[in-house]
Amino acid sequence: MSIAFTGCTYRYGRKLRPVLNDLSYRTPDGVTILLGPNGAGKSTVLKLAASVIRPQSGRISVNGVGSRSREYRKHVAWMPQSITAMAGLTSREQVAYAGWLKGMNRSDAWEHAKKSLGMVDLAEKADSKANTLSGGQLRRLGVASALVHECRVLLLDEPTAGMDPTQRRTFRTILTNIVDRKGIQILMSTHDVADLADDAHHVTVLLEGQVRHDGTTQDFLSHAVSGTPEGRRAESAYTALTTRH
Ligand SMILES: Nc1ncnc2c1ncn2[C@@H]1O[C@H](COP(=O)(O)OP(=O)(O)OP(=O)(O)O)[C@@H](O)[C@H]1O
Repeated sequence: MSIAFTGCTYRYGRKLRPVLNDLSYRTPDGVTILLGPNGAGKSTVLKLAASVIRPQSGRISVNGVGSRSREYRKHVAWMPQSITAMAGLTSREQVAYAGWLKGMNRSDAWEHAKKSLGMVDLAEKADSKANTLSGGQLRRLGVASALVHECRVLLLDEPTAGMDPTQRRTFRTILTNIVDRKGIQILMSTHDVADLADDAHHVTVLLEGQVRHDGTTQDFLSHAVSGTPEGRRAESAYTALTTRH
């Protein structure tokens, strides 16, 4: 099940230039890394996909269900850029609360919160106060909160910001496991090409509100300048795709 953007235009104010202009895009299967320079429109794409904001023209749908319908939100889950630990709540309570806000009854939310925390490797922190978690753990709590209901597409806005290389690796494994176990799609924005790994099925590069590249990791890496050492190919490909000629 994919999110499809068809001819979408979005501007933040009537007098402002559109951030996205006539964008057509379909979220691919598996994990997709959404790359692009500051201001390219990554968060805007994710917020539109989450139906937090609506396009001024064009249509967004999941399996034919338009983003204006209530049903649409059942299929998508969104983790915003910043996650706040709620004062006084344990990790499990915070995730359960997210479930309750999404319309689950208390006991389902409580049970699903436990499963979601397990999925992001935070089971042992279930009874710890959310405000005692580290930055990386708090982001995983954000993913667990997004996953608490049965979504088909998970949208993550810079989930790896501030993580060290080991935490990034662990996080990638967690995402791959989620895709394998739940069969859902994940679209995650990042600034860091280090988040690109062989297990990322897909790479989308946004530039000035347009899709500049959309393909597998291997397709993306083929844009690297020839002769670039293995460890720098992602950076080289990214520069080649985002530098104006
Ligand atoms: N609430 C807002 N009001 C006005 N302009 C906005 C607003 N939010 C974003 N913008 C503008 O829209 C453009 C795209 O922003 P967006 O946050 O989608 O980009 P991004 O690719 O996620 O950037 P970053 O990598 O810095 O997070 C930028 O020019 C930004 O200044």
